Amino acid sequence: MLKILTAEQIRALDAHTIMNEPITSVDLMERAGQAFVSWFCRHVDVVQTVGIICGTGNNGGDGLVIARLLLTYNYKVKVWIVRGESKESTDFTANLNRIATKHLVNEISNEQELSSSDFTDCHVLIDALFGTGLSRKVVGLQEAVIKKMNDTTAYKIAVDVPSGLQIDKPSIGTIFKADFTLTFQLPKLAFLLPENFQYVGNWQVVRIGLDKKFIETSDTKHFLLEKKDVKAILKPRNKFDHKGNNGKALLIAGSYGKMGAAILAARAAMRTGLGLLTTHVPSACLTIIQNSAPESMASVDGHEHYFTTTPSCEDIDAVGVGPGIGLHNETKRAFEKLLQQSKKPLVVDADAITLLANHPSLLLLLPPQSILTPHPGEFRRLVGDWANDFDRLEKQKNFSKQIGGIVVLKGAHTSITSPNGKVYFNSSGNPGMATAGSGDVLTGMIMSLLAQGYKPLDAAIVGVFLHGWAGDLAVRKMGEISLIASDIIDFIPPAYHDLR
Ligand SMILES: NC(=O)C1=CN([C@@H]2O[C@H](COP(=O)(O)OP(=O)(O)OC[C@H]3O[C@@H](n4cnc5c(N)ncnc54)[C@H](OP(=O)(O)O)[C@@H]3O)[C@@H](O)[C@H]2O)[C@H](O)CC1
Ligand SMILES: [K+]
Repeated sequence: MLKILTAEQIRALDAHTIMNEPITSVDLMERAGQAFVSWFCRHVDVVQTVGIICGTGNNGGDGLVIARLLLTYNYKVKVWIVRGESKESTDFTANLNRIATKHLVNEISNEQELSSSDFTDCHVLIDALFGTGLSRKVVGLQEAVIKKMNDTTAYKIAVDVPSGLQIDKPSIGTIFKADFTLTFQLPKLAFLLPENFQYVGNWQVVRIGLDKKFIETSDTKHFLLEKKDVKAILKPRNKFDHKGNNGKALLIAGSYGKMGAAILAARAAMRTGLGLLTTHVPSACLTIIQNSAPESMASVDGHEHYFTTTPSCEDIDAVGVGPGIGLHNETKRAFEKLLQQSKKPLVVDADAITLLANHPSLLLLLPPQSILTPHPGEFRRLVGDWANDFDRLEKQKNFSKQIGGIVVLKGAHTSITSPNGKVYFNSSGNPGMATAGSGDVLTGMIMSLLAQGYKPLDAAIVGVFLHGWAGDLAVRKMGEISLIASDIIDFIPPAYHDLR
């Protein structure tokens, strides 16, 4: 998994690499520029006119390296250098001197020069104004430049960080709105928070050979999951396995008129490799579940329409509860009884999360290491509102610690918090998965993995990544608009195959 470091740690990593490789800082800048340009050449046609807006720090220095290299690849390049109070960094100056054709370099030192600068003939605009050195709100001339860049119709690319965005805390003021951000060596925390998508756009990490050892020994609580991490956790099947070896789960889901959630969760659980499943449903829904999820046995509730009687958890390896169960008083009481009698971690989703939010005393009954899978609306019901996504992340970490369990906060880059304060961000998935039932599928998958013997945190990590990966395979066939939750289930097998 990729570590997510703070701006300060990244600066220390830079310095350590320069000392220990060793490599001069200007050569490291050259390497960063080369990494950017090799990506750029694969994605942007040479007929495009490229505008590069440079600050006078090392982010600006990167911009000058990029300009010089693009010229060698016959791009039409225009450079603007924006001068503020800060003096030029050494490596910026070195690269300014290396730009042979000075004519392409324009200076913007005041509003007048800014208003006479025309960015509109640039098909692509590269933001090299500020990077990880941003230390305060952008104001004055630099703010006006960012606004002008945002006003163009150019395809906007940020070097390392969109200018004006703080990478490890909430940002204030004007921020460059990139369509794409190419960031060096490691992902940045701000990129993983939904509120910053409008500034970061899609993003990709390009490696620039920073010191691996230093990264390994750097302490962080934030990680970005990669495919290889999930592959390492997956358990192989034993040829002598029988269904008893692959876990027994109890799913409590569905109510009259909302049985789809139960069916999706049940089918997803089986597709994820569960040995035996019992789905507990209201009596009037028995036929529905037996017809739609024939691999599942059924347990029938005493009520015909919703969950009121708690089935035994004896001899059950994992319980999943919540999708479509409703919020009736008798359901709340049955859920409370389930919490009281469960000794093992539960997977709690949807209406069961809302019941926890409506009756906080139930939180004390949650078995340790239980896994909650709220979407942001359900999470807000649990912990109240938040000022920004950094605040939301802190609330998520604190809530995990409070309940001694795992919180899977769903969305783009789903975040998984563990009671020890660590956060794992997902890297699979796509916007097509924001569709009814997608969460029910995830609940079934995580419950299935828990029953198969994965530790709760591993069950959450594998479930979230596999769910997203199946969705990524599905979206190639079905498209983002037409993708439905059942497609995610259908693509679990090829997703598993890719993870072998
Ligand atoms: N390891 C790597 O990732 C490498 C990254 N590189 C590039 O270096 C930048 C970081 O460069 P740095 O010089 O530290 O800072 P910036 O270029 O981001 O900012 C330039 C200076 O601007 C000043 N500043 C900060 N905030 C503001 C503001 N709001 N308004 C005006 N000016 C501001 C600040 O100087 P002060 O003296 O004024 O504080 C900044 O120093 C990184 O993003 C990469 O692009 C290396 O090229 C290679 C390795
Ligand atoms: K930038």
